[in-house]
Amino acid sequence: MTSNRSAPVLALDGPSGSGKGTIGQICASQFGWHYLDSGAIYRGLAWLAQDHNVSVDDVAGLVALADSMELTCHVQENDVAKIEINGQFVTAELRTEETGEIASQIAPLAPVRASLLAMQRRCRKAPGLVADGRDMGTVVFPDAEFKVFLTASAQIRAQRRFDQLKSKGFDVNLARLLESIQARDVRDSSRAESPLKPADNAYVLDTSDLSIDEVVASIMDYVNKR
Ligand SMILES: Nc1ncnc2c1ncn2[C@@H]1O[C@H](COP(=O)(O)OP(=O)(O)OP(=O)(O)O)[C@@H](O)[C@H]1O
Ligand SMILES: Nc1ccn([C@H]2C[C@H](O)[C@@H](COP(=O)(O)O)O2)c(=O)n1
Repeated sequence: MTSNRSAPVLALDGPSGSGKGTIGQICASQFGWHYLDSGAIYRGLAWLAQDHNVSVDDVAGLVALADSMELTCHVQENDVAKIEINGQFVTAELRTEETGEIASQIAPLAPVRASLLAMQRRCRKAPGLVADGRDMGTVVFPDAEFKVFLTASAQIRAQRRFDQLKSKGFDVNLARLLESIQARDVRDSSRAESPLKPADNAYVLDTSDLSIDEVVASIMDYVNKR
């Protein structure tokens, strides 16, 4: 399917655990728009690299995997989207901390990012797209009509992630999650290629003391006022 540059985009960026996925899917459903979880693309490549024993230093190997990756996102009513890569359903595998960690290690590589760019831009289709990630408003869709940067303290994000993983039956440790979130923040925001940062004209929203409903209401208010 071809991308449609005229379809509106709500770019939703922010650090790990700031609520982009949760809020993005609610906004997409309220607008009746498509939804892109760009982190799933980086996680998908990380999973493929693990599966094919390609190391995080093997740039040519990673680019070859990225170029051959067929990723389909099956959006579900009232549930997380199911991710299929090269014919295999890998939704749970992509959400592990290990896969997120490897995704964050391969994400700084410029050739890898370049090879994943077109896949993300193809998701821009009528009637509109909510795109969640780190560089949606700065690099992938710099002309997005709406740009939101979600943030929250590392402690709150670690606690939310802890609750989320615990409720799914994972054995998790809060201190280790906090350490991993802080390390990921540093890596994602200090890299030279497409670092995590708010776009100049982004609406920056600290969700530390806000409920999910309050965050959605605040974004709706921002969109309606533009
Ligand atoms: N404002 C909020 N109040 C309470 N819990 C929240 C809030 N926003 C998100 N959460 C919860 O925090 C957890 C992490 O949110 P989510 O997975 O959406 O973050 P994310 O930014 O997409 O993370 P990642 O970048 O790692 O994919 C989820 O369990 C979600 O329900
Ligand atoms: N647009 C994006 C999306 C994701 N990444 C990298 C950085 C993250 O640490 C990792 C996993 O993302 P998540 O699923 O936690 O949102 O992928 C990126 O560099 N650019």
